[in-house]
Amino acid sequence: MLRVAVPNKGVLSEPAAEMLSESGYRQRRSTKDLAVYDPDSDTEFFYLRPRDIAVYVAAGTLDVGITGRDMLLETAPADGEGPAAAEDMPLGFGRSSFRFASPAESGIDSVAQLAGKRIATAYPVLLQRFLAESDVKASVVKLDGAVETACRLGVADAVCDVVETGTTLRAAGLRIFGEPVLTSEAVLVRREGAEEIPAVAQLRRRLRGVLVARQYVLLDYDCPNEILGRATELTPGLEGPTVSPLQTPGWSAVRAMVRQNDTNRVMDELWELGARAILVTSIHACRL
Ligand SMILES: Nc1ncnc2c1ncn2[C@@H]1O[C@H](COP(=O)(O)OP(=O)(O)OP(=O)(O)O)[C@@H](O)[C@H]1O
Ligand SMILES: O=P(O)(O)OC[C@H]1O[C@H](OP(=O)(O)OP(=O)(O)O)[C@H](O)[C@@H]1O
Ligand SMILES: [Mg+2]
Repeated sequence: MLRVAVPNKGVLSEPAAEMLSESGYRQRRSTKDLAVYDPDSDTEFFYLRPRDIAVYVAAGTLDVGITGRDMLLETAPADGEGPAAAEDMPLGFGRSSFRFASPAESGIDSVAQLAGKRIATAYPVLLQRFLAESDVKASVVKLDGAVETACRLGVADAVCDVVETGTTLRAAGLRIFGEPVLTSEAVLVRREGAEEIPAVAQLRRRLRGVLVARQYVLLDYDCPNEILGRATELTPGLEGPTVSPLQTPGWSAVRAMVRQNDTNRVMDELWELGARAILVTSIHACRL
C-alpha cells in the first residue's frame, strides 16, 4: 500500500487535494477527516500540517508527501543528523518567495544593513542559513505566523516572510528589499535514497499528466503544403506534430501540443502564414 501525506490546512491544502483528485485518487469529503483510503489505487492519504510532512516522509512512515519547498528545506535535518526528505518533482502551484522587508522609515534596505538587527520569521532555519552564508550577524526572532506585524509591535527591525502578491507586507507598511532568499512552490517529496516502488512511479506519472494537461492545449489547423515547413516550426509539438493529408489537394491538417501561454501568439502567426481552421482544444488528461 502507498502512503501519501497531504497538507490539511493553509493555502496548499485545497490545490493539493484538487490535483490528487484530478489524478484519479479518492480524496477526503470533509476537512475534518484525518485520513482516507482509496481502494482503487490501494493508497492511503494522511492529512497533516505542511510543516510536518517532510518529517514523516524522512522517517519513512509515509512514502511521499506534498508540501512547500520552503517547508521541506526548513525541516530538513542538518547534515549527518538522520534521514532526510528530498524534492521529487515541482507541482506548479503554491508559488511564493521568501523575502526580507522592513518599515520604510527604518532605513534598512540591504542585507548588509541587517547586521546587529532583529529579524522576525516563521522560518528560522532558512533565515539562519542565509545569514551565515551572507556572513551577516543578526538575531532571529522566531514567530509562528502574522510575522508582518512584528516590526510595528517593536519585537523586530525587519522580517523575512513568505510573499505571494506582496499585499500583506504592503498593508503592514513594509518594503521588500534584497534578492529573494528562496523561491518556492508545492513539491512532491520522497525519502532521500528510498527504493523506487511502482506505486510512486504511477503517482508521479499521474501528477505529471495533470501538470501537462494544465500547461498545454491541443492545436489543430489546416494549411497549404507550401507553408507546412514554416507552420510546423511554429508548432513542433513534444515529439513532432501529426501531419495528415486533407481531401483538398495541396492541403494538410496538423495537430500538435502547444504551451497554453503561447496559444494566441502561435495562432496569430499561423494565420499570417496562411493556416486556416485553427482550433484549440483543452487536454483533459494525458500520459507522455
Ligand atoms: N500566499 C501564501 N501565503 C502563505 N503561504 C503560501 C502562500 N503561497 C504559497 N505558500 C506556501 O504555503 C506553505 C505554508 O503553508 P501554511 O500557510 O499552511 O503554513 P503556516 O503558515 O506554517 O501555517 P498557518 O498559516 O496555518 O499558521 C509554504 O510552503 C508557503 O511557501
Ligand atoms: O504576499 P501575499 O499575497 O500577501 O501573501 C503572503 C502572506 O500570506 C501568508 O500568511 P498566512 O495567511 O499563511 O498567515 P500566517 O502568516 O499567519 O501564516 C504569509 O505568511 C504572508 O503573510
Ligand atoms: Mg501561513
